[in-house]
Amino acid sequence: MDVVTAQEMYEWDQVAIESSGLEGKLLMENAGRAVCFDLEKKLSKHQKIVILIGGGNNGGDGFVIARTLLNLGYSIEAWQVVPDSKVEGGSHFHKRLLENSGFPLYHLEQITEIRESLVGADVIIDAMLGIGMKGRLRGLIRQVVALSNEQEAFRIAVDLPSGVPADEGIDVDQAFEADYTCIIAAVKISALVENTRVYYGEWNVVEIGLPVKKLPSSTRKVWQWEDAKRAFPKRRANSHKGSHGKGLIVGGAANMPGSIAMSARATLRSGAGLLTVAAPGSAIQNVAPYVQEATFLPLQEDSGVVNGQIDTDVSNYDGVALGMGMGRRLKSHKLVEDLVCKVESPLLIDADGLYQLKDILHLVKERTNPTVLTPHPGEFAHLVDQSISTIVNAPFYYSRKFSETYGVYTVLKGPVTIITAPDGRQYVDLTGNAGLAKGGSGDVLSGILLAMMLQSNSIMDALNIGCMVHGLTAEMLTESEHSMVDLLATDLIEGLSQTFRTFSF
Ligand SMILES: NC(=O)C1=CN([C@@H]2O[C@H](COP(=O)(O)OP(=O)(O)OC[C@H]3O[C@@H](n4cnc5c(N)ncnc54)[C@H](O)[C@@H]3O)[C@@H](O)[C@H]2O)[C@@H](O)CC1
Ligand SMILES: Nc1ncnc2c1ncn2[C@@H]1O[C@H](COP(=O)(O)OP(=O)(O)O)[C@@H](O)[C@H]1O
Ligand SMILES: [K+]
Repeated sequence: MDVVTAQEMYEWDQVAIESSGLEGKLLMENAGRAVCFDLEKKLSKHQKIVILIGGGNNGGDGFVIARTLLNLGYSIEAWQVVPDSKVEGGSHFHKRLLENSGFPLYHLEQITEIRESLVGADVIIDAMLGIGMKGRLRGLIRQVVALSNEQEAFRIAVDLPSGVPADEGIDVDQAFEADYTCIIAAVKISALVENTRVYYGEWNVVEIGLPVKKLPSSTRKVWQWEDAKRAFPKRRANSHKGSHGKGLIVGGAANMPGSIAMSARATLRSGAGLLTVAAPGSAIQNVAPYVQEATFLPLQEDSGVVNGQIDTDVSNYDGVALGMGMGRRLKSHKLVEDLVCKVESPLLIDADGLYQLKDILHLVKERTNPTVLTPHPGEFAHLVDQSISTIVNAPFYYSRKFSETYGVYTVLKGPVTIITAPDGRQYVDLTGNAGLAKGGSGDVLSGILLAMMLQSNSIMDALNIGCMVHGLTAEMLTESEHSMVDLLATDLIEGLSQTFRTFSF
């Protein structure tokens, strides 16, 4: 499932029109009909449906939707909310088709004219503005949106809710608050960004006949179950523990043994062959009972906090995860720097390790082996010197810029998790739920990701699978024995078994 900006979507439309000869008005017919067949799952013929139609191509889709649903026998009131002079090209063609089919079309000139219809509607369909929306909502459309939002009706948006831009990083002051959005051809970035995704409600993408083989390949995609199934590392019958990777987890502090214990247990539950945990000795005694399968490496410490370098040969490990529960004391900085320079296998840095990284990003850039950073928006904001709100409003832009600048894989965590490769390719993980919004979920994720990196030849596949396994486990647990309220990070670790079983290998 591709994720596009408005400009990329226009380029796709252009390719369809110019290189494959698919006329714009035919594409509009396809789009409108695809939306209708998707909406049939949501609509019933007893409902009073009002459709609001704008002047651009989104409005063009609206004329097609009105005509198709009327032909199918739905009770539709179609309102054109812009003057005739604004309806041009393909939209004008489809407006004529609607009128020539003998169906009424109402023209809105003053907001009072539509009040009664909106108040009495069971369903309001918004086909006013699409990817061509610029700036704040203006004029009559602004009033129609405000009035629609006040109603009890089920609200449906076509392509995107009017008032919401397709791209990220733009503030929205008012927009149609959809319960459901039927997205045309490809997910628009704003459906995945914190300040705008709320306007979409639930959503689905419909296919409209674009020539997929001719389209420029998208650098952003939603990672899906089929992708995980395809890329999931196979466990061969004749494998041995060395075949599944030897991992090292470094972190922990005397007053925070839980983090690293959870990461380690999650790594073991996710298929790693061998695992060593390096932590201050005073933490190890509390970690060891939870991970009997691991071996331990006591680190030099000072009052329960790591102090100094790591004495072991880190080249013995196939992957290293660093930072969980380590604390932010200056004395652990040396260890982070040491590992950034010495680890020749893939290195994942999370939590307090990220905090220590800010002034040594130049060393991270010099690494020739993969580096994976797994910040939440707060940690990422600290790393890139921006406010948290700037990051969450433009997460695709900032994580891509950061990954490209420092040559790292970035897993920017949240309700929508964005995974970016050093070359700028991005995958989006939509799994998980608010049951994960608790301390410890991130530690479990780091453990899963390390295990996946140990077992996969592709870091990007490993990260995408790991995020999905983490999120699906939360979903599965909150649909069965747990709720989003009580779910604990430790439940997640034990629930991994069920998720892995669904991959059925
Ligand atoms: N190739 C095509 O023609 C296709 C286009 N499609 C539809 O076309 C849409 C894009 O069409 P357009 O590029 O015409 O864009 P819109 O349909 O978003 O319309 C843009 C027009 O709306 C008005 N407008 C912009 N910002 C406004 C604001 N803040 N307040 C009030 N009015 C404003 C302006 O007059 C502008 O020209 C897509 O979202 C999709 O729904 C689909 O039918 C698929 C194929
Ligand atoms: N509301 C939510 N919906 C889906 N996933 C969430 C939500 N809140 C948190 N998560 C996930 O939970 C994890 C939290 O990680 P993090 O913030 O590092 O937690 P901690 O460090 O306290 O363990 C991330 O994987 C994030 O994607
Ligand atoms: K719309």
